[in-house]
Amino acid sequence: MTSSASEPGTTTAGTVSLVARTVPLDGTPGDLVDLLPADAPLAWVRAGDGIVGWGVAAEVTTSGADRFADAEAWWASLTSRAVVRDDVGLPGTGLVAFGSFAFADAPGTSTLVVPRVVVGQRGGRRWLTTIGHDTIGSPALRLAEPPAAPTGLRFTGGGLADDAWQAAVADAVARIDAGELEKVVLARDVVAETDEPVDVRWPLRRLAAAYSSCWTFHVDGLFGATPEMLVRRERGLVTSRVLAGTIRRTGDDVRDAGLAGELARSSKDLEEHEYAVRSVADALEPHCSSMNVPESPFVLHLPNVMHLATDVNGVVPDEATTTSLGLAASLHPSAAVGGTPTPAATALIAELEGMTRGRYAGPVGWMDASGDGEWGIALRSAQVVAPDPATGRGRVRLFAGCGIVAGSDPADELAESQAKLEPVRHALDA
Ligand SMILES: C=C(O[C@@H]1C=C(C(=O)O)C=C[C@H]1O)C(=O)O
Repeated sequence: MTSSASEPGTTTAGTVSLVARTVPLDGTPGDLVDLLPADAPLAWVRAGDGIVGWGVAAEVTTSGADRFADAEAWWASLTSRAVVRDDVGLPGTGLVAFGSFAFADAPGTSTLVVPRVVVGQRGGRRWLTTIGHDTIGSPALRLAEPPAAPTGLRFTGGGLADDAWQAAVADAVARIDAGELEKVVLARDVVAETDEPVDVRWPLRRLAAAYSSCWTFHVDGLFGATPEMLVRRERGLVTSRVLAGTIRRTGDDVRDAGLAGELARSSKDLEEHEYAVRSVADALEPHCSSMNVPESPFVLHLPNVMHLATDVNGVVPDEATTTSLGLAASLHPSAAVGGTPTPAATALIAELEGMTRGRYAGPVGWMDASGDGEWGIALRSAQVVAPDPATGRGRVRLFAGCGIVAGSDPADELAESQAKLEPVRHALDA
């Protein structure tokens, strides 16, 4: 375990360090993402609602197997010492932290960031939260200068070339056939290069517009538009949207309706989906006093693909000790991004993928001081990395993965991964 924290302006451990004030906000123009300045923007938005933030009032970096517990302990300590005046009182008002967690225990780091400014929107109501030390002023809110489009966009290979990745899929199928495990999710990466480092607000705006039914996010260079909600906790109610089982869309509505029917009847996809639902239901159960797990999935239509989807709901009796981040820690990695059984699947991922996932497929989202929050799975996502030292060109790693079960076909899985890379690929286009 390692963790390092900073609370700018704090000199003595244990003193009151943060002051937060939330007020209703009327009449700010534009979408939430249009308010974001270029410097360290944070975002979690869906269909116009959500929260965006900027500036750093406090942050923590954690790593290892205790990355969630250490971040939670830091947040509990910070919120217990803060002075908060909240005139709105909705989930996401008052103190909030945005967070992004590594997929694996190692390598990789995780972070929680408390912004200086948060603007939120829910059901037609907007609010502004300012967070600082001692006294805080209200920032002038205006639409930010629009981001510049990336130029010179070029895609290069990531860890494994296409045929090597297909060989890894074939290997995984052989290991499943041999009885070592039942399901494993294998991912691949692709590197986008641009003339200058990418202004992440460009793909964010495009993703929020094109994938409005997904959660568009950015935390610390990790951005994307995920359709999968690992866990939401809102005043004792817990929801998880489980996805597994995928078919590409053709763009022709009649054909897509036929394909949706095929997906809903496909025994391979139903089996793959069942593993994912079971893993979520089993992980939530110890925390819930009651649960609802639907018997069969529905088909979720996205612009690029369709998924088998199940919404699992539950009631958490003890809100004080079961935070949304604690629930995310219990659920991660679900079989939608790891496999079944989890230890065998995560070991096989490390053996076969030929790359490190970093924060791809880890929990990403936000939490407030009450423990309410939303943690999505960082899918349809990319990580901004350091520019190429030789050329200075900007670099972004894009990720996509596919659930492999008995009978999975490597070429089909490659095509599925390409469809899953599409949202971020297009979002980077000028
Ligand atoms: C792993 C990804 O997606 C996951 C895998 C799916 C599948 O294999 O059918 C479907 C949705 C997600 O749970 C990804 O998008 O990278």
